[in-house]
Amino acid sequence: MDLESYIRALPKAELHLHIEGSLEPEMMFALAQRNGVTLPWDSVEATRAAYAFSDLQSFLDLYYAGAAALIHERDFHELAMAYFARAHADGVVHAELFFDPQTHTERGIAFETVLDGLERACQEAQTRYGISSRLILCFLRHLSEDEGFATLEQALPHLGRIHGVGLDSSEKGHPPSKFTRLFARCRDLGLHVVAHAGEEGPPAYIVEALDLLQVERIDHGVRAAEDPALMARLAREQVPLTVCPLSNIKLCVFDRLEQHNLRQLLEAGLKVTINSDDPAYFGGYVGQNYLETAIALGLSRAQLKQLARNSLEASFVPEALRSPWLSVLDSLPTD
Ligand code: HPA
Ligand SMILES: [Zn+2]
Repeated sequence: MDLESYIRALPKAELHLHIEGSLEPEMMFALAQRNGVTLPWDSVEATRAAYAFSDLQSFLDLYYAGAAALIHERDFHELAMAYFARAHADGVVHAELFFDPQTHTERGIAFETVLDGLERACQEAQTRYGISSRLILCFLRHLSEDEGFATLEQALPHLGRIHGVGLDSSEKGHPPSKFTRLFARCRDLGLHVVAHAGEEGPPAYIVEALDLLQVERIDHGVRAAEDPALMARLAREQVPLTVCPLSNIKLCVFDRLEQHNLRQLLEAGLKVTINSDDPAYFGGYVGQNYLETAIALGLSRAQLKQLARNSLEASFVPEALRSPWLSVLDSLPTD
């Protein structure tokens, strides 16, 4: 079996995917036209050409601008269905989707419009593709904790449809400690909790996310490698890291994929997973992330299998749901 087919055959979970980051320029333009929204670019080509980022903020500015094309329930549904089609083609059996309600409610879109469209797509993905999924509400960390509390208030009637919360947007200058009370409240409500940390921010932000927010997974976390004590802790506690290799290259966290530390983290015994983050902006969905990383870092098939296993084990699905996928994974060869 060639490498691409092998990667596709691995049953895998995607745990770090911003659904707004799967908005391809073609759909962005179609929606903008349908909704009478003016975008800052003239064409699909000009949009793609603008995707040359120097850091996280330079990406976020475009990502929030593109999200303005999303207005109606059906827009969110179409967006997520397009993602699920791609994920299915890549062998994804389970996906935990981040969504950013504040990006939309700030523009006057109702919280329910966003949630209804995404949830309808999640249900359809189950029947059409057999993909199970969960929705994780992300708080924008450049906004205040009080604004986060206001968003949580809007989410309260819908907690049966929201599985967890996360923390995204501009990392530097917005440490996890800013959201200690909000995350404590979310944990009290029985929500799962994750946070972006150690993408651009220092290892201390990872420690804060663990100790203050008590997160169950760290999104990105690649800067943990700068702190040996933290590395030892992450290995000992088997805290999953949702690493996004192509994102890290596009946002200049590493200069080249060959220099990415994913293999180092994996070989140090950390529970590393591979994910796509914002695939429409970063040049590849999850399968492409596995493939390019495998080639650049010379990952073995046993390591690829381990990465897929980690993704299933790090997901928020119950053991019983997970075990059939793990059996399929176990049956695949490693040579
Ligand atoms: O990679 C990311 N980092 C932080 N916030 C984000 N929001 C979408 N993508 C990202
Ligand atoms: Zn992310």
